Amino acid sequence: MSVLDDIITGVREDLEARQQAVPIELLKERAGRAPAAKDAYAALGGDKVSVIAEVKRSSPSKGALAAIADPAALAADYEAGGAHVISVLTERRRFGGTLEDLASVRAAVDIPILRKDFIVTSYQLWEARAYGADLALLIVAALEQNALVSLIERAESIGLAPLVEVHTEEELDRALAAGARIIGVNARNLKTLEVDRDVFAKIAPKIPDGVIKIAESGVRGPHDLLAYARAGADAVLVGESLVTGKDPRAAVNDLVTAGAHPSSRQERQS
Ligand SMILES: O=P(O)(O)OC[C@@H](O)[C@@H](O)c1c[nH]c2ccccc12
Repeated sequence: MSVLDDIITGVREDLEARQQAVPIELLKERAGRAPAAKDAYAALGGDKVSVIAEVKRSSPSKGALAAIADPAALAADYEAGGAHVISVLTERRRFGGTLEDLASVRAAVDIPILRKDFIVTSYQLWEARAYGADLALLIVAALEQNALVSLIERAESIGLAPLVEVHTEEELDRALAAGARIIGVNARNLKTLEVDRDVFAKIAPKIPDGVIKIAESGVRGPHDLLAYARAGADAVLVGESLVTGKDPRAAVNDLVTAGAHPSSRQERQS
């Protein structure tokens, strides 16, 4: 069993328990009362390289990264540092996240929020919206093509922008065929957990203009952001280096500043 299969098995078990406890009608009601979804396309598609800063307690590859007693305070720091979007990991077993983290971050920031989880059913999309997310991650490697297509459609129909994650060219083809308009290229292979920062540069040229390109994982600082920018990234998604550093607000600001620098824009391919 790959790491990804193993994670999804746990996700499905937790999901079943929540589905028993909370009927989908309740989520839909709560989604109806949630603040209107914020414009993720505007936040990510500007002429600067946008920064998505992640609230991440642990990971399957590294184990515990940071305690993060107050995810709302961390997210507020990210926003004060100039982050364009906040990513909140809500997967419990391997990443130490919860939907309550999402709700408390929602109450603390005004910028768009991504629900980062292993989404396999539309119930989780309703949860995302009910707890205040504006974007939802959909991982191509975790989904059959028909499920991917219907989750993209459902997300859009309830006001969530789907961020569709790929790691190979074949997955990119599936994402595009499914109608993805925001594509994240994860440098980490979720089946082996290995990171290869060159994957973005190989895949990005095959993503059509007009589709937002996000480089995910492995960003240690401005140097990596600039390399991804030169390879065509519209945004970077950063977790570990922010949560393990001393000053997350300053670290985000360094990235945002690098992403706003004219040289990062001039060298970009699209
Ligand atoms: O901590 P990093 O290397 O900066 O990576 C952040 C983010 O890209 C990573 O958490 C991630 C990307 N895709 C995922 C899918 C599920 C869980 C986590 C992820």
